[in-house]
Amino acid sequence: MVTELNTGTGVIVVAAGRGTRMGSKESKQYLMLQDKPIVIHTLEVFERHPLITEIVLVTGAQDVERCLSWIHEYGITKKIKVIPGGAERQHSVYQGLLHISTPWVLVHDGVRPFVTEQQVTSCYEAAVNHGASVLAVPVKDTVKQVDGQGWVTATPDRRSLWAIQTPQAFRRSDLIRAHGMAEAEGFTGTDDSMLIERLGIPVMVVEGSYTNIKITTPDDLDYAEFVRMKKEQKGEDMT
Ligand SMILES: Nc1ccn([C@@H]2O[C@H](COP(=O)(O)OP(=O)(O)OP(=O)(O)O)[C@@H](O)[C@H]2O)c(=O)n1
Ligand SMILES: C[C@](O)(CO)[C@H](O)COP(=O)(O)O
Repeated sequence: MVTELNTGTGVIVVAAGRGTRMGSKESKQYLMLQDKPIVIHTLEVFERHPLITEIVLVTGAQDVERCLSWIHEYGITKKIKVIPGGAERQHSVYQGLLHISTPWVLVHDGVRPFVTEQQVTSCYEAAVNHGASVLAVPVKDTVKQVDGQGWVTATPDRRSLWAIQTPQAFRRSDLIRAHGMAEAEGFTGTDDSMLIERLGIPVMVVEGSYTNIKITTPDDLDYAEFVRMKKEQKGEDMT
């Protein structure tokens, strides 16, 4: 149950990376997934989501214009801004924060097109009810800590390990403070929750799904095609 009236929620969709692990000439967020660029599939989830009132797409400076034309071409009509990102994902999020005005903010990877409407809602509600939230799935493999020479140094208890996804949802004021502190201290995290945790703010995990993949390496593209096909066969709304 949402304890606060939803006065509109904004989402920062980060898509300003170079996609080096994909090894493609085109940045992976712009690769076609069946009939449209991956980043458009992702934007469509938030275009359709009733809680989302504003979108900030953070992309490469050289890609702002073509993203704007895609937004028009594919009929994204919600309040949306397209802005250039930074050298690191964290910088891109921080840039996006400067253009969003809602009290609660979701941050989502532009290369996670399979997040569902229900997962977005659950993430938002958990943040409003608990202060901050991240979508995640329990780890299926055993995870080990390994030193620089390749020796196993620890095997954490798998029952406590979750693979963290996005969206991640926070109070805008908390996220601005967290990014400001990280920048002042020269700290770079791999997700926004790390920056929030550094403020001592508790973060609630919301269970997502294993299909909410981050398209990162070439094999992820094959899997993404498969996921899309299966959803279409089931007649599942892509949300
Ligand atoms: N400076 C950056 C780096 C990443 N991202 C975005 O953050 C998301 C997750 O990052 P990742 O999967 O690592 O994308 P890349 O950084 O592009 O990939 P790589 O590390 O392989 O270069 C992606 O949607 C990516 O576009 C971003 O907006 N700005
Ligand atoms: C934010 C994230 O998707 C959570 O798993 C992940 O940390 C992004 O990492 P990347 O190296 O920027 O893809």
